[in-house]
Amino acid sequence: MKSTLLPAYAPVSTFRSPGDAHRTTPEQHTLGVVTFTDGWARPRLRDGHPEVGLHLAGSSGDGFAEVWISPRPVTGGEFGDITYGHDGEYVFCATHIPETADYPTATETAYSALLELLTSLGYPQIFRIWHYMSDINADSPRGMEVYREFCVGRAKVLERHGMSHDMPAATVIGAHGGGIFLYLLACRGGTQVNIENPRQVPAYHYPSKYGPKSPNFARATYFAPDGPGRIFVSGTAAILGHQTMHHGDVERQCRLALGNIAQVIGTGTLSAYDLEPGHGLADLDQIKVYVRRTEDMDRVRRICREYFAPTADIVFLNADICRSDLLVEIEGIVARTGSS
Ligand SMILES: C=C(O[C@@H]1C=C(C(=O)O)C=C[C@H]1O)C(=O)O
Repeated sequence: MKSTLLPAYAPVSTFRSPGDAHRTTPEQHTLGVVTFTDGWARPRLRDGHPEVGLHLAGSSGDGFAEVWISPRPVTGGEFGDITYGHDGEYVFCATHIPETADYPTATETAYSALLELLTSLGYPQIFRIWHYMSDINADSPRGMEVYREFCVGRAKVLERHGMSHDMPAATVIGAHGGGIFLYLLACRGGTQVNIENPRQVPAYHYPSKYGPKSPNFARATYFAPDGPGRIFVSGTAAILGHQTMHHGDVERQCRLALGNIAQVIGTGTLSAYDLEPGHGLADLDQIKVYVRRTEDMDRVRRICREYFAPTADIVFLNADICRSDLLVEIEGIVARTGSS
C-alpha cells in the first residue's frame, strides 16, 4: 500500500513515568497517552487528549506511560466507545471492549466503529495498531481461545472492507484485566510499506490449526511522511514458517524473536521493498519485551541487553502471549535518519 499525501513530521513516542505522562510544552502537544500500571482505565479525554490505562505492571512502582507527541495543537473527541486525538496529520484512537462472553461480535463492532471514525475524520491510513486483552489464552464459553475469537471478529470486518492483507504492524498481547483495549495511529497519507519476514509465513496465511480465521497484520510497517521514515516492528516471537520453535526454552525463544526482528529490519529484507539501508537491533527504540513467566524476566533482560542500544527506551512486561507455547515477544520502532 503506497500513497503520497505528505505529512510533515513523523509521529514520536516516549516512555515516561506515569506521573509525568501529561507534561506538555508550547512546542509539544500530546496526541495520546497509554499508561501501563497496576490497574486499567477505559479510554477518556484528559486535558483534551485521549488517555487509556492498561493493567500490565505487577505493582504500582514499575509502571510507565507511552506518550505520543505532536508539534501541533491536538483536538480531542469521542465517538461511541472510542476516544481520539488528532492534529491535522495524525490521529490516535483508543477503544475498549469490556469482558464479554461474545468477543467475536464485540470485536466486530469495535473494529467497524474504528474504521467508520477514521473515514469520517479523514485519517484512513492505519500504520500501527496495538491490542491488549485479558484472558488471551483462556477458553470462551464456546470453547474457543479468546485470542482466536478476537481474530474471528477482526477478520470479518477486514474481509468486508477488502483489507485482510493490508493491515500494518500490530501487537496482540495479554493484559492482567479489563477485556480488550485497542489503540492505533492513523494518518491522512504518507508513504507506507507493510513488510513481511521471508522466514515467516505471513500471518494472514497461517493454517487453520491456529484458529478458524488467520490474524491480520504485517511483520513491520515502514511509514514516511515528507522526511525521515520509521519502521514499526510488530510484536515478534519465536516463530519460523508458521511454527512455534524451542518449546519451553525461553533463552532460545528470545534469541529467535530477536533474530526475526533483525531479519525484518535488515538490508536483505528491506532491499526487497526498495527500502535500503537496512538496520540492526541496536537501532531499535521504544522497545517492549513481553515475558510470560515472571521467573524468566531476568534472563530475558540479560539477553536483550546484549543486542539493544543502552540508550534505547525499553520496558519488560509480564504478559501472556497469543499462543500458549510462546514465552517471549518483542516489539519496537526504528527511527530512520536521512530522507527515507
Ligand atoms: C506473535 C505473533 O502474533 C501476535 C499477534 C498479532 C495479531 O494477531 O495481530 C500481532 C503480533 C503479535 O503480537 C505471531 O503470529 O508471530
